[in-house]
Order: sequence, then structure tokens, then C-alpha cells
Amino acid sequence: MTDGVLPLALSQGDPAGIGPDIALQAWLRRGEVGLPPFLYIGDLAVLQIRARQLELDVPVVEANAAQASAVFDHAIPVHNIPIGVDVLAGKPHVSNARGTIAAIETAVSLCLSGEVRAIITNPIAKSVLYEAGFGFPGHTEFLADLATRATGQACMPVMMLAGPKLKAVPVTIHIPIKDVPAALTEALIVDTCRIVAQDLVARFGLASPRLAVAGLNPHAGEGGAIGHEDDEIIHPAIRMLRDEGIDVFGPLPADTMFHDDARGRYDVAICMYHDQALIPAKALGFDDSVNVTLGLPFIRTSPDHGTAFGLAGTGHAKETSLIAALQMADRMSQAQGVSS
Ligand SMILES: NC(=O)C1=CN([C@@H]2O[C@H](COP(=O)(O)OP(=O)(O)OC[C@H]3O[C@@H](n4cnc5c(N)ncnc54)[C@H](O)[C@@H]3O)[C@@H](O)[C@H]2O)C=CC1
Ligand SMILES: NCC(=O)COP(=O)(O)O
Repeated sequence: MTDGVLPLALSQGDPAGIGPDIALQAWLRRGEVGLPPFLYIGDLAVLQIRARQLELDVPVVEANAAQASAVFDHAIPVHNIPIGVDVLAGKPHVSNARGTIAAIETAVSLCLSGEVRAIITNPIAKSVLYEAGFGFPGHTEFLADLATRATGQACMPVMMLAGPKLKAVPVTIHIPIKDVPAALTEALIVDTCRIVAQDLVARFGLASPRLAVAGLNPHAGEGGAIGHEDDEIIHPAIRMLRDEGIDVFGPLPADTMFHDDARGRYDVAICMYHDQALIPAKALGFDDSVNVTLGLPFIRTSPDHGTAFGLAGTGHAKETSLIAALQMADRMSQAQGVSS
């Protein structure tokens, strides 16, 4: 029985993507994997239609946060946000964007008011939201903006991909690769590492996290012969962090820091750009890694994959990364003492 437990909030993501599919499939495995109760935030009709399309026997019931945990045993509780247009699995459309964004906003608002204990976001298609005028690169930056506006306190969001074999953080996130060197500053690396060190203690229960910092250039610059950023930006940032007592080392040549033995020497890899972090994270654990946003005043996790439009409505989307995201949010909220 899950009655009495504060629920998690799960936003639908792009309703034409696999978000509804994996929510249904995860719920069906709730007993087997010990899933914490979640309140699905999105279009109830879309979820019912997707269940029929997938031939899944999943009851779906409109509910609020207070009712969600009691409902969860026998149905998916849904905070209904009707989109008002037909949604077709695998066919993204700009008219779905408003509902996608509203679901994220509602999840954040419920979390900040203490009605749910964490948010889990299903994947969004960035290009669809951009077409609708969405002004943020992704959830990560949007969530920080929502948090700042609600609390009046600026926060710096940090993306971390976390799986059983690797935790990896990109210091720069969704920017073109040509802009990375200019965006990489000593202050950005220092601020990112401080948040990572702090949250790994507070939210992941690590007593003294070890941070390994990647270089930017091949061979971490080879003493300046293959690029200057490693010596002139990354190295001074590491010195400053070490002076503060943070257990951090590098810059390491990125090509040799992800093999099995190397990963045993650190708890988290701090990487200089998106793919430097996400390629090893997804190569080592695509099915069960989780995208976590650190630095927010609430807990947010997400599956590590995207909308996979080609799989929506087919029954071939795996729910494993979503289950890992729900379980991680559950553990993080317990570590912070906000489980009920
Ligand atoms: N957290 C988020 O909201 C994220 C959103 N995206 C968005 O997703 C859209 C599609 O991006 P892609 O690069 O194609 O990445 P993707 O992760 O959607 O798909 C990449 C490959 O993995 C497969 N795949 C993805 N999830 C799967 C699952 N659960 N089970 C089985 N196979 C799965 C897909 O079929 C495809 O072959 C983009 O618009 C992107 O912006 C991408 C990553 C994260
Ligand atoms: N590549 C990761 C990704 O796109 C997830 O971004 P976000 O929507 O969690 O900010």
C-alpha cells in the first residue's frame, strides 16, 4: 500500500513522443520494481488512447496530489491538462507545445508548494517547443527560471547524467561546439563543481565526493601545444576548488578517463561540453541512466533519452530509464527528508 506517501509528479513530456507509453509501462511494473506513487501531469485522454493503442490494461483516473498515492495502487492518477487538439503518436506538432509546457509548470508549482516531493520529466522535443516560441534550450534552464521566478532567488542549474557505472556533468550544456571555448570560464567551472560537490553530499549521501575534471583539448592540451584552455582556465579552477577543500583533480585527458579502472578513482566526471559527458554516460548505461538537475531548490530527474517519436505507440519503447528516474527521485527525496 502506498496510501499516505507524498507522491512524485511525472510530467507527460511531448505527448506525441514515448512519454505516455513509458508511463503506462512503468505503472504496470509498479509492484515488481517497487515504484513510488506518482501523479501524472498531462492530457488524460491522450494517456487513455495510448493505452488502447498499446493494448495495455491500465486504468487512468483524474486525481489531485492529495489523492494520488491512494489511487496509484489501482490506477494512474492524472492531473488533467487537456491539450484541446488530437495528438497522434509519433507525429509531433507545434499545437501540442502549450500542453507540454503547462505540464512542466504545474509539476514545478506542485513541488514548490509541497504537494509532491520531486518532479520527473518525460522527454520534450526541443525543436517543437522552439517553433512555438519557447525561449529556453531545454528543461534544465527552464526549471531554473521557474524556480528563480517563484522563489526570488537566482539558481544555477547543473546537468548530471547518473547511471550505475558513471556520473557525468557537462559544464557547458546546449550550445554549439564552436562556442564552447569562449563559454568555458574559470568561474563557470568553479561554480559547477561547488554545486556538484554540495549536492552529491546532500542529495546522494556521499560523504566526500571525488570529482575528476576532463580537459578540453586532446591530451588535456599536451602542455599547451594542443590548446591553452586546459592550463589557463581548467587548471586554475581546480586549484581554487582544492583550496576550498573540495576533492577534485585534473585536467585529465578525456579519452582515458572513462575506462573501467579509471572510473574507480572518482565519483563524478566533470566534462567541458555536452557530448564529452553524454557519450560515455549513454554508452555505459543508456537503459538505466538518469538525467538529474542539480542546483535547483527542488528535486528533478528525467530519463536519459529523448522523445523517440519512431517508437511512440509501437510497444517497443523501454520504460527502464524512466523507472530509474522515478526510483532516483524517491531516494533523493528520502536523503533530503521530504518523503512524506
Ligand atoms: N530530457 C529530454 O527532454 C530530452 C529530449 N530530447 C529530445 O528528443 C528528441 C529526439 O532526440 P534523439 O536525439 O533522436 O534521441 P532519442 O533518445 O529520442 O532517440 C535516440 C535513439 O534511441 C532510441 N530510444 C530512445 N529512447 C528509447 C527507449 N526508451 N527505448 C528504446 N529505444 C529508445 C530511439 O529510438 C533512437 O534510435 C529531440 O528533439 C531532443 O531534443 C533528447 C534528449 C533528452
Ligand atoms: N541531451 C540531454 C537533454 O537534451 C536533456 O535536456 P533537458 O531537457 O533535461 O534540459
